[in-house]
Amino acid sequence: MKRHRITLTGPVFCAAHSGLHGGRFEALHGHTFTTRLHLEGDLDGAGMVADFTAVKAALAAAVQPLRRRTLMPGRAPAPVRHRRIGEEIEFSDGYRRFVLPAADVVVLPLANTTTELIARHLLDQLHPLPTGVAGAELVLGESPTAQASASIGGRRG
Ligand SMILES: Nc1nc2c(c(=O)[nH]1)N=C([C@H](O)[C@H](O)COP(=O)(O)OP(=O)(O)OP(=O)(O)O)CN2
Repeated sequence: MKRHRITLTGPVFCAAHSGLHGGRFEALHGHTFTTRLHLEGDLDGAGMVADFTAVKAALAAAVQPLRRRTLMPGRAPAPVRHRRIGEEIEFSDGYRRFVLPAADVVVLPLANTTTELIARHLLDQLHPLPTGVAGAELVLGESPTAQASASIGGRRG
């Protein structure tokens, strides 16, 4: 089988978050995230694994809601909780409490806002993958020295 791989460099975006470490929120801080997507599969009739233009557009659309927002976990285990209070949203781990403008926050369907889980969330937004794509890996960088990836199918399964 002749398999090919394409790599797209996606948007760079700024977002804040507070990851949970040992069940407690770390200090609120920001990152300039970078995105890269690898797709592998067989070639279509036009000689492409997938159309660069279409894939870049899908990745940009997945990133767009996260831009310049504070990313918080919506599925963190207790005692972490969050609740909407009018125009604000409160997050608490039982020790530390954040009250933020609700419009500035994206509550992700994740247990934590690690780079790994945010990468998984972004990859999930790309489904369904283009026909013929057998594997995908989304690499999310949170700094020049730290990146994580989420993948599906292909050699990295
Ligand atoms: N596997 C992961 N480990 C850590 C994550 C993560 O998302 N996945 N996140 C953090 C912290 O949230 C923090 O954002 C990064 O920590 P770290 O790279 O150690 O700290 P700095 O950004 O200050 O980087 P320096 O290179 O030390 O300056 C921790 N771990």
